[in-house]
Amino acid sequence: MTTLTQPASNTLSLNYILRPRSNRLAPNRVTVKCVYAFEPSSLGIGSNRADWQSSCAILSSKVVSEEKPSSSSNSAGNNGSAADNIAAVNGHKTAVTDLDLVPVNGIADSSKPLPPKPLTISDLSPAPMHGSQLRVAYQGVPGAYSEAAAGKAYPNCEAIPCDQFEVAFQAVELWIADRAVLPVENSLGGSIHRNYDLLLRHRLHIVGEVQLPVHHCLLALPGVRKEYLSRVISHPQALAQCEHTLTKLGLNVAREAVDDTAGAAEFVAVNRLRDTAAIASARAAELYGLQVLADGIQDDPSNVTRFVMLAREPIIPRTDRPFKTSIVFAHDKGTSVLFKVLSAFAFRNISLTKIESRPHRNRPIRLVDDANVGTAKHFEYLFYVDFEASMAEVRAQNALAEVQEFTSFLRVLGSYPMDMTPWTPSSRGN
Ligand SMILES: O=C(O)C(=O)C[C@]1(C(=O)O)C=C[C@@H](O)C=C1
Repeated sequence: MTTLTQPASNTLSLNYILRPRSNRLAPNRVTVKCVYAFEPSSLGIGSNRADWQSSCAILSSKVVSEEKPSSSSNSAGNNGSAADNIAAVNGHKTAVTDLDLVPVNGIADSSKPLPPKPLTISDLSPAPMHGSQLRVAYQGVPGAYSEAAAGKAYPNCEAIPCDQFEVAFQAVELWIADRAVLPVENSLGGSIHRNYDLLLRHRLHIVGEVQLPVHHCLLALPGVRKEYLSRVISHPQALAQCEHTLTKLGLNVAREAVDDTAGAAEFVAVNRLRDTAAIASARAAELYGLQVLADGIQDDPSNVTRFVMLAREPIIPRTDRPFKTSIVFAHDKGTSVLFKVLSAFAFRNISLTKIESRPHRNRPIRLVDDANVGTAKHFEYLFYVDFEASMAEVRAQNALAEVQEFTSFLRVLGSYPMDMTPWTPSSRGN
């Protein structure tokens, strides 16, 4: 399998190797080029769900239509059409005519239609479209912490590596993946702002969260010693999480940021770099044949990254277990707006677990004229708030109704079960 990539501004290239269900067959590589219609400058305000669903349908049909082959074989040398390949990506058999529509489950007379089946609770939550393994997009390459998070969120899933966060979002929107699992904050490094911005630009829903203890190792080629190193490379968050330990280890060498931790390990291994170490997981060391020079180098043993799971459809909020809800809003004109918004939660005993502000890209600055003094420049923000309540609770609905009065824009990003797994400090293997 390769990594999904995004080369041009509004063109998405999906390089994908289709792993056949049978191990005896060689995998097919697919490159799909399609134009996507999501307007990055728009906050998505005003576009409703129906619009979004129809864009999705148009997009998926573009994926299939744009790469209809003129000849009978593609660049990878396989003979199937791109449409067939996409059908296969989505877990269908090859062409539509191949679909097996005959009921087989013990019905003797197949000419009689099956009686309608009652809906079950699992019909109401988003399920994989292809009826098999859940495909989960993550940013990075195998061995990345995000891959481990995908496995924790969805055991036995098929994890799909993507080279950028944006591509992971698009993989779900284009039905290449069923879910995306993306980091939003780390206990040492803080928020991953890029994903906050992308949450707003895309129309996916948060359907869950997982917290992953992150245990970093210093990795180098076999035989390399610390004294040989002139550079340490890793994801910027990982470099930040190990800053003091690196200094304590005497590694006052250049630190360079790359796209992900496992990618750093792969880079050292592939280029046989004897002067460079990577900060990555023990699993990355195994995958790329590196030795562990130092183990557990994060500055705090309780280093944890929180990831959110994203899907095309929201889940139905419940009240039988602890739920969290994530919202984003822009405040309206007036005084003490932020205070009023936050008090809507406080008066209802709803705890906030996180508040983050990001520049309001559509309206970054508000100029306020004061006749005597001059012009004040107010920075405008979008506020992201997580609170501990389910949207199925009346108190949460009332709080949001009140919040709406003070805000010019409000969107619920998702209402989802809280990760309540018992706390375990980071251990090797993550
Ligand atoms: O580079 C990786 O391995 C990732 O999964 C990314 C990431 C991040 O974005 O914060 C995830 C967890 C760790 O905090 C370090 C890096």
